[in-house]
Amino acid sequence: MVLAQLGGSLAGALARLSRATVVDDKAVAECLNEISRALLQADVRFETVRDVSSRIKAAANLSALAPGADKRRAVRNAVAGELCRMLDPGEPSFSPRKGQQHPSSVVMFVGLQGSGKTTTCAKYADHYRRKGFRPALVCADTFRAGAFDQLKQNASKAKIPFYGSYTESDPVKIAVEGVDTFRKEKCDLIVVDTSGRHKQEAALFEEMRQVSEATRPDLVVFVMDGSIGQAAFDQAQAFKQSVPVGAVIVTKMDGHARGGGALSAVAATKSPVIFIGTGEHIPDFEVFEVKSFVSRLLGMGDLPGLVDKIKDAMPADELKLIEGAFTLGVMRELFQGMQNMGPFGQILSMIPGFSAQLIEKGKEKEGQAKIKRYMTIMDSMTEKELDNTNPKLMNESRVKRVARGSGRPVQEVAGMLEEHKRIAKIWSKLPLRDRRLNTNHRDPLKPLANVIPPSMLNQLGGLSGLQNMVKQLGPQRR
Ligand SMILES: Nc1nc2c(ncn2[C@@H]2O[C@H](COP(=O)(O)OP(=O)(O)OP(=O)(O)O)[C@@H](O)[C@H]2O)c(=O)[nH]1
Repeated sequence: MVLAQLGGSLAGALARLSRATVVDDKAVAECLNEISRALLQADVRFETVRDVSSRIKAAANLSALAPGADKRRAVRNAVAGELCRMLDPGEPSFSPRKGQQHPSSVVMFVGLQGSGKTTTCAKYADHYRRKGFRPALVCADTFRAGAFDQLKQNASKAKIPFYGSYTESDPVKIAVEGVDTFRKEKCDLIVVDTSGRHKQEAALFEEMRQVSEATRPDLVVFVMDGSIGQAAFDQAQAFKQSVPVGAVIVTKMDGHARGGGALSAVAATKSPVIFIGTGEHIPDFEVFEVKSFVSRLLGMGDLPGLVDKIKDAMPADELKLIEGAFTLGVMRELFQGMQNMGPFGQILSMIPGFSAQLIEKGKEKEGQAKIKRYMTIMDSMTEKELDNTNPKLMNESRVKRVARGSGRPVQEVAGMLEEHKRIAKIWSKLPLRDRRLNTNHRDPLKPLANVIPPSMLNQLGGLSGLQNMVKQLGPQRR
């Protein structure tokens, strides 16, 4: 993602300032110019860049610093602080609530056609399913033929109940019926997908307004294609004027998106980015956490984020999962965890058996692509096949059916089954405690320390460094 380039440019500007022999107003002005250029190149709106730049200047006011204060640090903190401010409007968005003691949370998705809205609804619902919620999906997109089938397909893949109609053309009616149905079924989270249009037009906004008024959502999420650049500000503002947008999800951050548009959307809607989409598949979805993101962007490290990501990627019923037989379904869950952790998936790739053939050193990209293909294959398997412990079940005709269903060659399906057997064999020999990567463990960090590459563990300050880090997180620990 090109946003990483923005990070590189910003970190570069700060590093140059760090190396400067004297940090005076001139050096700071040069650094600020460089930062402004980088933001503009990343498609952030000129007005936003101008405001950010003058606030950094004020915050890093050298003449106001106490004698002997670390000027480089002051500038760096001012830049980090401003970027956080830019991405974090201060108001956290509504978080769905789990459990029958709360009313069902209703979250409505809006966005232009092709922004990735329908795919994102499924990703969002699946994210909460993995956290132990009972989510459901409602397709109130009656504009695009095929939207219901697409949602249905994604919902079935993620095993999430869905509601929609091939014949009903009134989106408000479908939305209300769907929400009522799932409220009665006591689902914790009801996600409503609405219609998109190719461009912002009155009919779209009127329909959105009506669906919103009829379903009274707890949260309206604006889904935006990360590659739209400068247009993001106006688009986000137009949506915000019609419905009470409370959060933003930026999709297609795996492509050539410059990402600056996301910053503009936050400015336009005064709502935080809560997730980013990083691919076409359901697991290609990352929680967006501003502080971690900014510190990573500026090369300041992201230690708390690392631990959170590891915790976040763990399925809710992980203990049972890892203690039981190593079925294809378990392997799929672990692959999903690796995908959710993005670059940190490399850590999970250190799980015994995973590293050697699957993700070779220096060939991480190919390894990730292979895992994605394997997941596509497993998406075409039945539940029985995924949960099966009898190696003979996957006979020739099943292999052929899965190959057809997933559009992958038969040899690749056979190769994946071989790979699964290989890892299952290693797992069966491991003592139980080494198979856990879990907070229920006596010391959850010990096994984690075992799977983190030694060089990274050193950087974190060894096991005690890791323990300190988690202690700092304290109450966040599950
Ligand atoms: N590369 C990539 N593709 C994505 C991402 N999210 C969605 N897509 C793809 O973008 C295309 C459009 O996504 P949809 O979910 O159909 O878009 P939509 O906004 O719901 O469109 P309408 O229902 O017509 O309003 C599909 O091909 C998706 O697979 C992402 O994060 N990365």
